[in-house]
Amino acid sequence: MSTSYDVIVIGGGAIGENVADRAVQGGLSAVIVEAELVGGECSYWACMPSKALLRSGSVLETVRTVPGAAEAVTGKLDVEKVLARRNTVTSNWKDDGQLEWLDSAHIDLVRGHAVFTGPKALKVTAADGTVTELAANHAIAVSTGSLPQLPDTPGLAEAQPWTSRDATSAQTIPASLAIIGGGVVAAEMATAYTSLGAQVTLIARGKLLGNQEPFAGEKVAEALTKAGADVKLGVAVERVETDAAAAGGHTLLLSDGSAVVAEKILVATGRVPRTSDLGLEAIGLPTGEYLKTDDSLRVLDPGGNPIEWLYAAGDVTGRALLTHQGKYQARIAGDAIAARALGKPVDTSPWGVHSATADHAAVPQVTFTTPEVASVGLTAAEAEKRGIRTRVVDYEIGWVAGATIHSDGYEGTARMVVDEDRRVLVGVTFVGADVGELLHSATIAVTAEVPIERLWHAVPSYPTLSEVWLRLLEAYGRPTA
Ligand SMILES: Cc1cc2nc3c(=O)[nH]c(=O)nc-3n(C[C@H](O)[C@H](O)[C@H](O)COP(=O)(O)OP(=O)(O)OC[C@H]3O[C@@H](n4cnc5c(N)ncnc54)[C@H](O)[C@@H]3O)c2cc1C
Ligand SMILES: NC(=O)c1ccc[n+]([C@@H]2O[C@H](COP(=O)([O-])OP(=O)(O)OC[C@H]3O[C@@H](n4cnc5c(N)ncnc54)[C@H](O)[C@@H]3O)[C@@H](O)[C@H]2O)c1
Repeated sequence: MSTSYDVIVIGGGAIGENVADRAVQGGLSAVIVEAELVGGECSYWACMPSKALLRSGSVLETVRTVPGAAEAVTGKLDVEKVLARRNTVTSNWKDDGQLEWLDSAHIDLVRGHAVFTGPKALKVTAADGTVTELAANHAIAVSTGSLPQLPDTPGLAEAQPWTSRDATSAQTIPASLAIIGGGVVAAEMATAYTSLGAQVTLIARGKLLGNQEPFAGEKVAEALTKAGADVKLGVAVERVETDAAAAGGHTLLLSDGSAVVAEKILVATGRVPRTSDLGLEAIGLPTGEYLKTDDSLRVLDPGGNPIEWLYAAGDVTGRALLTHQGKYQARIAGDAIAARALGKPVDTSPWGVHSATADHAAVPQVTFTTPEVASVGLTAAEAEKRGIRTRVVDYEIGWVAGATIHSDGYEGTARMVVDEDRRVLVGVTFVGADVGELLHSATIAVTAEVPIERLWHAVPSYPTLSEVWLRLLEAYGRPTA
């Protein structure tokens, strides 16, 4: 016999937790099914441990650029302490704290791996083999996340490379680390492991941080090189040879004819959706693909029509592989499920309460490299591709008074992309130390579509880094001048 709930959420990562929470707050009963740790990738193997690994190096870097403080800090990072703090941040890979939160939020938990057995029906198999049948009165939400993608490069699998899970949970730092990939994980882990004393070689077949404004990847590559990493761009790994007897460990043979020897290899070449082991065939959906959704997060059937009882949020949708954006989708999905279940109004118009419109126009992201990269909305190239008539305005953050105070020799760049027809910002990028905390100002400007004329009335405090806003507006030109 199956146990029924109004809503069943598959996957207890940050996103699944938020779907369930909103559904319960909307008046429904909810259960989460989780195969591993409640809290998911972000808490134990992604955002939190990676940022903990990066933070100490970033603080040290800043202190070194402030005379008076620099003289007080003369040693190197204490690697053991950095790793210990990271262990604390991940609660030593235990989810007791999350279980307390589930209790307080009135969300039930079934531990085990869920597969669909039919519409609104699941079978959950626990680690000890116990099977639980679950049925949903109203909806099932899929928040099963994503897995690392491994290229089929000859010899790579045999080298047993690290994925992001190993890199974020390592208890020792290898002498040398070859990182394959040029995205966010590669850039952040190259920064962290270089600061922790590994000899890092980053190998990217394209540019570094290729989805960002071009100056972002250039500045991060420059800083990584200055810190002692070897950054190889536009180069592919053709083959990996592992000779257990060799001192280095692995030899990576590259498309430019050169070779890299490293003790460990980290593969950071993107993600694939976690949908291959969900029994999706039982409900007529393809497996191994992202679950396409409408903007209220209902899953679309192969014909493109929404399935009324099936929702998805987070990485598994492929909409934006970021915790904060997944949680945004989760709030909307949970609210939409509750509203539809209780016959309440549902507003799916653009920017409506049940529409994840920001996924298309205003996704913020901070890459915690040195320097940080903070961006929201469209790059200049993306805006052009969408046919928007734009004007691009750049300003060196180092020229504002706040940067002079922040640190000596502050280097950074800000860019705003203006939609000239609507006279609003469609994209903003900041690169520089501590720009991550500046980003939300840009996110508000882009999401609220604040007209340029009104932005002049948003006065940045003197002398903060935010004064770059004023300089960007001055560079754009004051209309009455
Ligand atoms: C190294 C790294 C660093 C990152 N840093 C950041 C960052 O700084 N900021 C940011 O916003 N994003 C960051 N991300 C992205 C972020 O981690 C993801 O966007 C986020 O974890 C997605 O959450 P989710 O709930 O969709 O998936 P997950 O967190 O992966 O959760 C899915 C859960 O579902 C469970 N599950 C899967 N299948 C089943 C099943 N069949 N039955 C039961 N349970 C199942 C899994 O065990 C898992 O707990 C980073 C990613 C990586 C790899
Ligand atoms: N601070 C943050 O917000 C943060 C940090 C880490 C990860 N994340 C998220 O996690 C997700 C995964 O990050 P990621 O860095 O793994 O993916 P990514 O999509 O950012 O980058 C993947 C990189 O791998 C390269 N690549 C892909 N296939 C390849 C192949 N076969 N051979 C060689 N190179 C290949 C791509 O060209 C790209 O440079 C991202 O979408 C990101 O948003 C976010």
